[in-house]
Amino acid sequence: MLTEEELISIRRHLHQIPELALHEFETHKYLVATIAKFNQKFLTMRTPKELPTALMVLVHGQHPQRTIGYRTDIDALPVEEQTGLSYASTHPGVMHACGHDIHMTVALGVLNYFSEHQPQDNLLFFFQPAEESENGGKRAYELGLFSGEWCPDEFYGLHDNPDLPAGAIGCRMGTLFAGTTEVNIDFNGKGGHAAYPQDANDTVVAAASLILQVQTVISRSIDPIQSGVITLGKIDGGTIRNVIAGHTRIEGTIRGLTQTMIETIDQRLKDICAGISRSFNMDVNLELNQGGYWPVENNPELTKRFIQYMKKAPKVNFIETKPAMTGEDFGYLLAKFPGTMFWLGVDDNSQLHSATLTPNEAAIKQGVDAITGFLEYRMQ
Ligand SMILES: CC(=O)N[C@@H](CCC[C@H](N)C(=O)O)C(=O)O
Repeated sequence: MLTEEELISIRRHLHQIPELALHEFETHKYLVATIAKFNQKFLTMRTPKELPTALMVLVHGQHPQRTIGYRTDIDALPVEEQTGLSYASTHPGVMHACGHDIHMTVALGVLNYFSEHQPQDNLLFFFQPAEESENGGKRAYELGLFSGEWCPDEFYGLHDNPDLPAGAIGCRMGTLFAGTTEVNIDFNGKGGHAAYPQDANDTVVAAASLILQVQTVISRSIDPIQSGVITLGKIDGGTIRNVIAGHTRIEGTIRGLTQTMIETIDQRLKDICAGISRSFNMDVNLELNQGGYWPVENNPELTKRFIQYMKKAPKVNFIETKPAMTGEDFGYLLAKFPGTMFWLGVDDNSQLHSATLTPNEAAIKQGVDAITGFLEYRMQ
């Protein structure tokens, strides 16, 4: 079984080689090389050619009655790391700022354990590309990767959580994470000289007006008892101070805990874009893409069993959590296969997606032990 020291060394290596969605080739190579060092007797490893950075590993059980899936995401974010760590990212502008390096390491630790202790049931480990964008989970499903013996009867997965103590397991019945819609808005006006606004059609001003109007959607159109979020995280327009910008683009994300909420916010955004287009007399092109980021709905029966185990396990610090506005394309997979998503505490002052995220590595071994224990209990 991998020691805590070995797990930390794996995590630090993964942390140094973060890659963006669908480009996780070095990560994939390292995962394959690491798993190749495990006992191979019960393992079948597969890289699907249709999704070449994905990796699936089947652990053949002794008397399988079911296949239990365990999923980890493997991609990183376009964030310039500012942790100052000796093992910081070596890929400029890319960082494991969402903790997927921790997720992968925990999955490797659990897989390593079962490669040495043959499980009763089959276990399917899915190292999934493209969680932050590009819908890796949905792609995998639609490509038919979960067919035949690669089809899980139930699926589990975790996300790290800086707000929980290191190693704590957090979960809840029902909705764990929000559904999200990716938003792209392109404003196409007429560029011109800064000194002659009357001859141009300024997309920066139109975008600014839209940004302010959007702030009223949640405050004025949504029942205050319900939850919704719109964040416009990126804006790009113009080239220089004295040229009026003929094109501006905004990228953002909508979140809601129910599909109805997401659709309500989507509709308000469509209305606002139509209004801005009319009032500024320019083309405003809105793209909404939900992809696979469906609300993460935990299966009642499996989640009840998961929570009961975690509450009773003597070494597990279990914390019942509230729904979160983070999104996850595991929501799509949980709509196709029953299962449970849960949090692993990593105790950090920095939030997910922050350039200074520094998860407490003590969480890794505790996570491996808690999940290994749960899977053994599940297979009894
Ligand atoms: C856990 C986490 O942070 N997930 C991401 C998922 C991104 C969803 C989608 N690409 C979007 O931006 O809406 C998150 O931002 O919550």
